[in-house]
This record gives sequence, structure tokens and C-alpha cells, in this order.
Amino acid sequence: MTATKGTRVLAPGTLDGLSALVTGAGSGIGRAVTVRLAELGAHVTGIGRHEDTLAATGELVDSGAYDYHVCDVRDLDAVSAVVADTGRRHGLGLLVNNAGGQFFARADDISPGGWRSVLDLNLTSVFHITKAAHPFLAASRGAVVNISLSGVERGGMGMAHSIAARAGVLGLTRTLALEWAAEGIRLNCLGPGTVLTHALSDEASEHVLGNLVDRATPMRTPTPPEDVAELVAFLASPAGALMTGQLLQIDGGAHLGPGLHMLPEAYR
Ligand SMILES: CCCCCCC/C=C/C(=O)SCCNC(=O)CCNC(=O)[C@H](O)C(C)(C)COP(=O)(O)OP(=O)(O)OC[C@H]1O[C@@H](n2cnc3c(N)ncnc32)[C@H](O)[C@@H]1OP(=O)(O)O
Ligand SMILES: NC(=O)C1=CN([C@@H]2O[C@H](COP(=O)(O)OP(=O)(O)OC[C@H]3O[C@@H](n4cnc5c(N)ncnc54)[C@H](OP(=O)(O)O)[C@@H]3O)[C@@H](O)[C@H]2O)C=CC1
Repeated sequence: MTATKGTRVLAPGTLDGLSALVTGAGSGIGRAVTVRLAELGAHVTGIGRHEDTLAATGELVDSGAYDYHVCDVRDLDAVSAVVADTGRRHGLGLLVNNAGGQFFARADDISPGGWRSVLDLNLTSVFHITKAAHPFLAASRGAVVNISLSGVERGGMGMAHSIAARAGVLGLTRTLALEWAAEGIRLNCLGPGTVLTHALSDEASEHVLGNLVDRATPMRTPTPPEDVAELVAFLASPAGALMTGQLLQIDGGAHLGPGLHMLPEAYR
């Protein structure tokens, strides 16, 4: 596995005056997005379930550029209240639906409860948060970026629940891009490949991810979270003003189809 360093191309000040809301801002991609948006001039409100990690993200950005709310995105009333509070206090020009995740299991081993938990986290929450953000996004002619998953269009073995949820988000993104275009709101999805974040540090994930990079990613490199962040910033910037309803894969050509050898032994 080789790794490339994250790339930064946008000029300082590109996002001056932007107010952004980032779910899952306390780690991984969400943290990288938060840091980059703030560097480019935005104010970011982060959401996550753990205060310590959300606060640690704040140590990486200028004071005054960031605040956070401890909240579970699956608690639809609570998260809608956070969106409304953020919109009232700062306005809302960018919503990044990033919080998400899954467990790796073949479809036969996904119980109704397991299916529901992944759909609630990765699809239902996105619908409700985005709907709650609508009036504020309309007021600012704002943008939504939904963090998706490489494989959303082709499928991904061991991730039936998650891929189904992300496909749902893609459909939602494309539909709202049509419904809300007249209000100047743009919505897009980004599909990272393998991003080496702490969430993937357990043994099963290690196994899957090492294999994914070496055997299922033609460019044989993980996706740096900073590259995802730069694309989010681009989509929020004036340069992205005509981009809507798109899925942008940022995955080194990854494809999770060729064989069960990528899954932990127990799942083959
Ligand atoms: C070429 C393509 C490249 C793509 C690479 C993609 C790599 C992907 C990377 C990522 O997405 S990284 C970010 C990932 N982060 C995580 O995934 C976080 C870890 N996951 C979780 O926190 C949880 O799994 C969850 C998805 C949030 C679910 O948590 P929840 O608290 O809701 O679950 P539980 O209450 O514990 O269980 C609910 C339900 O689910 C069943 N279940 C849980 N784990 C498993 C498992 N490993 N296998 C099977 N079933 C599982 C559990 O039994 C419960 O079911 P019921 O008992 O109710 O039937
Ligand atoms: N890593 C990878 O290879 C890839 C990841 N992705 C997707 O990118 C997104 C970010 O992943 P990544 O940064 O790797 O993972 P992390 O686990 O590092 O980040 C997920 C973040 O979401 C937060 N979160 C999780 N569940 C909830 C919840 N119910 N309510 C509020 N916040 C929540 C977590 O914080 P807390 O636990 O404090 O709530 C955490 O900060 C996810 O949607 C993931 O599926 C897509 C492609 C590849």
C-alpha cells in the first residue's frame, strides 16, 4: 500500500463568510473537512456524539471559527433542533452530511435490527437533517455535500446495508437537486475509497482495508481525508456554482466486486 499526501489547491479566503455544519466533525473525514473549511475562512459547527473528540477538532482551528453540539444524528428531533439553532445563529451556507458507518457482513448475516441501524444512520438521518436545513440553505443559496462510499453505484461486497443506504442518499441528492434548484441550493455526493481513519483500526477492518487498497484499488493508494476535504470546499466555493446532483468518486478507481478474498475470513 502506498499513500499520497493530501493536496490543497484552494486559495486562503475562498470561503470567507460561509457558515457550515459538519456531522461527524470529531474524527476522520469530518475533522479534515472542518479544519480545511475553517482554514479557507468558514465558520464551522460540528456535530457528533462525543464531546472530547469534537473539542479536539477545535484545537486544530482558529478560535471563533468553530463550535459544536453533542448530538446523535439518529435523534431526529435533537438534530433538527441543532440545525435550527445553527441556522438562526450563524446562517447556513453549507451542510456536510458525513456522520455514518457500517459493519462488514455478508447479507445473510445482516439481521433486521442491523439493517435498520445502518439505514437509520446513513439514510434516514440525512433526509431529516437536510430537510431541517432547507429554509436556511434557501436563504443563503447554499450547498449540501453528502459523504458517500466508493461502490455506491457498482455495489460492495459485505456492505449490502450501507451501499443500499448510500444509494438512497444518492437518489435523495439527485431529487433535491431538482426540487431545490430554483432556490439556488446545490446538492452533491462524494464517494471516497479507502480512507485510513481510526474507525477502521479494528482487526477485521484492517484486513479488509489493506486488501481493498492493494487488490481493489488500481491506483493502490488510500484516499487522503484532506483530498476529500478539498473537494468539499471546492463544491462549496464559487467554482462549484453550477455543480449539482452529481456523484464524484475520489477513490483511485476502487471496485469492490472481484472476490470475497477482501472480506475477513469469517465472512468468506
Ligand atoms: C472498493 C470500495 C472501497 C470502499 C471502502 C469502504 C470502507 C468503509 C469505510 C467506512 O465507512 S469507515 C467509517 C466506518 N465507521 C464505522 O463503521 C463505525 C463502526 N460501526 C458502528 O459503529 C456500528 O456498526 C453501527 C453501524 C453504527 C451500528 O451501531 P448501533 O449502535 O446501531 O448497533 P448495535 O446496537 O450494536 O446493533 C444494532 C444491530 O446491528 C447488528 N450488528 C452490529 N454489528 C454487527 C456485525 N458486525 N455483524 C452483524 N450484525 C451486527 C446487531 O446485532 C444489532 O442487530 P439486532 O440484534 O437488533 O438484530
Ligand atoms: N474511512 C473510509 O474508508 C470511508 C469512509 N466513508 C464514510 O465517510 C464518513 C466518515 O467516515 P470516517 O471519517 O472514516 O469515520 P469516523 O468513524 O472517523 O467518523 C465518523 C464520525 O461520525 C460520527 N458519528 C458516527 N455516528 C454518529 C451518530 N449516530 N451521530 C452523530 N455522529 C456520529 C463519529 O463521532 P461520534 O462517534 O463521536 O459520534 C465520527 O466523528 C462515513 O459516512 C463513512 O462511512 C466512505 C468511504 C470510505
